[in-house]
Amino acid sequence: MAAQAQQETALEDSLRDREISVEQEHLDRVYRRLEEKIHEAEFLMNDAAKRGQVGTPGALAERDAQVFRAGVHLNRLNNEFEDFLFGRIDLLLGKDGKKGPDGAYTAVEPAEGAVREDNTADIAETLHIGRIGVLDQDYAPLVIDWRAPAAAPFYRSTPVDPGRVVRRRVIRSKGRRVLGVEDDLMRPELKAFLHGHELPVIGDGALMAALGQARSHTMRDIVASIQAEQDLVIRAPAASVTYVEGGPGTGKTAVALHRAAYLLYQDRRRYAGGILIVSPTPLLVAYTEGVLPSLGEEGQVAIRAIGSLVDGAEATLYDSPATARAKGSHRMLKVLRKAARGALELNDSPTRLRVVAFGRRLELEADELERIRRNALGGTAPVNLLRPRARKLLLDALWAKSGGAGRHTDPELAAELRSSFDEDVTFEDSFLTFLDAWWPELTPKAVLEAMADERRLGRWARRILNPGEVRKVARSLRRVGFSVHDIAMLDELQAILGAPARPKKKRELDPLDQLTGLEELMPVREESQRERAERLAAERTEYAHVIVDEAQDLTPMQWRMVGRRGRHATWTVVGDPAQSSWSDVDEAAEARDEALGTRPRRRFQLTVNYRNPAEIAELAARVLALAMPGSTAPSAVRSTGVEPRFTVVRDSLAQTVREEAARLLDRVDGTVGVVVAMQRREEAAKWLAGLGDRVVALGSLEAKGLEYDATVVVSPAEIADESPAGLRVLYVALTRATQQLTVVSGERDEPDAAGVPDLLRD
Ligand SMILES: Nc1ncnc2c1ncn2[C@@H]1O[C@H](COP(=O)(O)OP(=O)(O)OP(=O)(O)O)[C@@H](O)[C@H]1O
Repeated sequence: MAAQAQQETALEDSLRDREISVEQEHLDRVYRRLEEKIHEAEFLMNDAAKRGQVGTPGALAERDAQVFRAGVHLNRLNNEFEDFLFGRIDLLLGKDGKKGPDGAYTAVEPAEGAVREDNTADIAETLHIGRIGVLDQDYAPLVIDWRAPAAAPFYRSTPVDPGRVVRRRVIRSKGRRVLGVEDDLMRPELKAFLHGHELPVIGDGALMAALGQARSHTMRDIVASIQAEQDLVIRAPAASVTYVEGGPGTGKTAVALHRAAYLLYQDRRRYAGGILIVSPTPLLVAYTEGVLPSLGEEGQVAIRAIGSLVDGAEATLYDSPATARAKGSHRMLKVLRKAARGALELNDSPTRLRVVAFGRRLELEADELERIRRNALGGTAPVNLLRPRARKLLLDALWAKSGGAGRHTDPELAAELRSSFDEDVTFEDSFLTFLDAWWPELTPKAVLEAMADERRLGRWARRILNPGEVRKVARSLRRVGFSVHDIAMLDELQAILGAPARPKKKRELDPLDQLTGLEELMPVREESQRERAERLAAERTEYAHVIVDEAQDLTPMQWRMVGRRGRHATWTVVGDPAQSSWSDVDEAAEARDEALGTRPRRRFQLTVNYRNPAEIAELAARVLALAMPGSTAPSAVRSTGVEPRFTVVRDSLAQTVREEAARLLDRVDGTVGVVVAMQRREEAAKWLAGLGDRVVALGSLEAKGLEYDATVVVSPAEIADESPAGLRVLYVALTRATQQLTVVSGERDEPDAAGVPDLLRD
């Protein structure tokens, strides 16, 4: 018996070796072709450089264009040389004989008679799939780009709906060497022949091989094993809003990243305006940053944490749940509008204006100034852009006092007199000094600082925030640095204040204008300045496509901030309401709908959990039932046979957690994450000192989107009690492990005899 098994294994090994060498031959051909292409690109560059010596403007322009194209080509080839061939499909004859632009047959369904009555068939076409497309000299496809239509069956085909695909193969290679192959049969009932030999099948499929691999601190692309339901999202047409929901580990982040690469491939010109990916934390940005370069795309895609969306400000602080709730809620918008206007009166705003014009002393008193300010502030226009208007109103009031208005009946003379009056006044230092103090140019940071004064904030937030909220918000704003919620407030303030009105560059050079500042008084110019300010703001922040990851966590104020970056964009929004750390799920959904406007939505649901083994997913589902009764957990695609471990605090919490982390480090090859309540995250880092860089400590909110080979979740009750959304945050914490999970319970967790905490019991 043993001898027979040995013989079978040997046979399988030699079959595998033979298939590896088949793929090696193909990879060698591809490399030879790539080298030729590199030579071509280099020749083009040299040739183009020579043309430059001709020196006519036309030849120079042509040279530049050629050098640019050849440079881009070379760059892509060099960058994508590593491990770029990863897949192959063997296909039946198609319904018609049409070929697409990539040289592959386009039919999705097999031709009639492609499968013979005795369930045998011949392979009519073999396609290799890779990170870029490569054609041979005769324009036949050597490698199909994974994003091309011809590659879709590689991802879409399933045994239930195989289309033309008989066998799907994932090829593992490193540089120029093929290391392994894994096959999935899409038509297992079929006996298929390739060049007269029966099609061999190697391994148990690539997905399981990929999922079992140890995790590092950076995410890998999934280009070789994208599943059919994921591929539908990745290739969904970029109209309006593509809305994707799915539980933990269903590949939402991975899908979002691959979709960015797909969209660029589909329509590079359209997305030249940039793709913005908004991520919840800098940790998740760092974790996912490598995926797009590995897919050959980076330049046009910006991955930014929600706390880094405003230039010149970076979130480094955390707010308590109650403070976060006040700062993030829609009510804060009203407070900010009041603060932006109220901040004009800070710093002992002057209460009287005195100038001398046409040889007379003119004065405006406090009540008159107050009336002018109110008048100037009417409406919702940006405060900084209203300064020219306020100045004009001041001059009107002074003019009225001067009695100059009735002096001429001839309109031309009257206008001339008025203009020389304005010149006279604005020439005076006292007027300019007054204006700077009475209508200062406000910055978002200055307004936020002004809100740190509790009494003042209380005034601006009257009947909007309650006194407790006012106290907490004001106190939090007195710290040095910003929280994620402050960043959204800064961005809102930027919109409320507007970019300050600046004289045009050319005009700044005009000495006369420098002296009088006259141009700001002219209504026509005032208008163009506003337009310019708006245009500049738009240039800074707008994108052609916006992808929001972990969208369930955006507060209403954050939705407004992100919305401003995609006013004309198409959107991909991915999230999971069951993982929301925002306390009011309905309020956030409303804000999301407002940001996305009336654009039509296309909804997708991802249903399979690729991260957690069934043993861990089952435990997490118990918390899901408490956090969101009635919702369904995604089904785990694999099981490891290793049950979660429950333990209680022994000597001390620190010692217990340290021992458990060390235990897991011994059991897995990759990373270990220790997830604690936010208030413990600093001490937790100390508990792990000296255990090496495979283990990290994280606050529960920092764990968003990340994953580790193994995790230690410390005191579920502490995590759950920390905020109104605590149970959902705990659900996130419990779903981070790809292999093993240990739960450490303290007293508060009320563990049973087996150490299982109250919250996780059946
Ligand atoms: N088709 C696939 N092939 C291989 N691995 C996959 C596939 N889909 C997802 N994965 C892996 O599953 C894990 C979870 O993916 P991802 O982080 O994108 O899920 P998510 O839905 O964003 O999870 P969460 O909501 O918890 O943040 C990752 O390790 C990812 O590489």
